Parts: sequence; structure tokens; C-alpha cells
Amino acid sequence: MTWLELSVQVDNEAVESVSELLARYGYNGGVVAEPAWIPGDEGPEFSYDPNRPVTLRTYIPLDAQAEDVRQRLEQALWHFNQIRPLGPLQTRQLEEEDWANAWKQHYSIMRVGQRTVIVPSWLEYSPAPDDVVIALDPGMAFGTGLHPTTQLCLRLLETYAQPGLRTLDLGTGSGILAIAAAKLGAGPVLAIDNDPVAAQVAAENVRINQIEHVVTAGEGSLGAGQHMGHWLSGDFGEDHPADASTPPTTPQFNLIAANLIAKVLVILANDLAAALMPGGILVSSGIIDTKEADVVAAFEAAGLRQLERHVEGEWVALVHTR
Ligand SMILES: C[S@@+](CC[C@H](N)C(=O)[O-])C[C@H]1O[C@@H](n2cnc3c(N)ncnc32)[C@H](O)[C@@H]1O
Repeated sequence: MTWLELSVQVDNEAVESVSELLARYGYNGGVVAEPAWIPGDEGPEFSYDPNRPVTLRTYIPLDAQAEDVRQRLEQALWHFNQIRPLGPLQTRQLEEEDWANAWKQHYSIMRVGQRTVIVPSWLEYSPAPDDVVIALDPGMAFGTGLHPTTQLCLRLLETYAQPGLRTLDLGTGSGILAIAAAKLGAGPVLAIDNDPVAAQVAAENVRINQIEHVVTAGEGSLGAGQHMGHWLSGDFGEDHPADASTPPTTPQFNLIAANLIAKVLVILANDLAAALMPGGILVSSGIIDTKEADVVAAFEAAGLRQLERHVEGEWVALVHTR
């Protein structure tokens, strides 16, 4: 397969909003932010120059729709450019193998929250005593750690992932949240995704982190989620009569992380509540602020009680209990 890389240079204040714009068009919502790195004395842990522009990249399959997608993105950037100046949209063709490596060139060690450090699996890092290190090769799955929703969840897991908690990471992507939960002491952890590519990437990252004895990664979903197609396909399984072929969900998890999209969280509200043990914690994100009220209402109707709410840009993360 051949891929088209779409990249644009932006100033630091525009990184978040333009990343989200690119994520709407790019494969699996993946966006790579490449700051103006300055190699420091600290090996691969570069510092960067905040006064120089950041390059944002996303990737789309070079198929019959590619030109249409490129034009729509160019138009969206044109509108943005009226408010805040941006560089021109640049394109580059990449073969499959180059694409996998393109991620790697622009991905560096990143600290999130108080203790979590995401380390690209091909880089060396000497952890501080309290660090929770997640070695990661996101490949083609969502979950590089760069997205605000992933970061919101990682910060919440630092509070809620306690030793001995039976944990579910629903929509695991690269496996990042499951691995964080396990490294913070939770376990056993079930990491599932209905995208077979993500499930494979997650399993590989679990292996890289040598926590196969704690985390089981695989293809799958929960309740009504089992009838859904790929999350970007628009197939939310709504044609399936409720629970016709879905076994009832039993309460089995003390902690659930669900960084999905709002619509999927609404459809899965009852299943998430049913899977949670009384007193258990549900950390949910992927909620765009305009859809937050729908998720809050669905969770309340499912008998969940809200404990916390966090916002980054236009993204919301919620904590509920049962
Ligand atoms: C926003 S990404 C989150 C990835 C990762 N957990 C993170 O926090 O970065 C959402 C993931 O949920 C998966 N997903 C979407 N709908 C799903 C469903 N019904 N069942 C299982 N996984 C689903 C997608 O394939 C995707 O990998």
C-alpha cells in the first residue's frame, strides 16, 4: 500500500487545534507533532525550541479518495489561516514500510502526568526511581500518547490504577492505557479493541513491556460493541436488535478505561455499567465537549455516578462509579 503524508508547519499555540483538524482526516486519527528538536546532553531526551514552528503530520492511504481528502483538508486549513498564519499544506508519498518508520522519526520521549513516561520502543531511557515507563511502538494504532484524550486518561490512571484491581481497557489502540494501568500495579488487565490491527499492535506492546503475565490483549468488545464496525466507519451496530446474540455482561471489573468516542460511550453505557463492580471506577474519554451532555445523561441513566470531570481543549474525560 502507498500512503500520502500531509504536513503543515504551525506555531506552538496552534498545535492543538490544527492537530485535531488533521486527526479528522488522517488514518486512525493519528497525528505526529514534531517540535523543533534540539539534541541535548541527555541522549535521546531532546529539548526543543518553543520559538520555532512545529511540524504536524498525518497519513492517508493513497487511494481514489485521497485527492478529495487532501482538498478538503487544504480548505479547512485555509479557513484556519485566516485567523492564525500557517505554513502551506505539503504532501509526500510513502511506501508502507517508510510509513511505519515515518512515525518513528518524529516521536520522542514524553512525560505525562506526575510519573508516566512514554518511551518509543527504539530509544533508550534511564528511568528515575518513581517513573512508570511505557515502552511503545504505536504502529498503525491510535494511542501514541500525543492525543489530549490519551493524556487525560493517563493522568487519571495515575490516581485510580491501584494494585490488585481487575481492569478493562476497552478500545485499547496501541495498548497504552492497559500498559500504564499494569505498570501502576493494577491487574489482571484485559485490553481489547475491535480493530484487529490495533489488537495486534497492543499485544506486541504488551510483549515489549514484558507484562504478558498481567495484560491480556486481543480483538474484542463489550456488549453492544460486539456488533460495531471499525470506529471510523460509521457502523455503530444499531441495526442489531439489543442483546439478540450478545451474552449478558457481568460485573467483573474494578476499573475500566474507555477512551472511545462519545457516540460509542452512549451506546455502551449500560454494558459499561454492567461490567463494573459496585464501587468500581470508570474512566472515560474521547468525548468532544459538544457531546458531553449525551454521555453524562446516558451514564446517569445506566446508574453510574459522576465523580470527576477534566477538560483539555475541546476534549473531556469523566470519572464515574457504580
Ligand atoms: C481514541 S482510540 C483510543 C486508543 C487508546 N486507548 C488511547 O487512549 O490512546 C479508540 C480505540 O477504540 C477502538 N474502538 C472503537 N469502537 C470500539 C468498539 N465498539 N469496541 C472495541 N473497540 C473499539 C478503536 O479501534 C480505537 O483503537
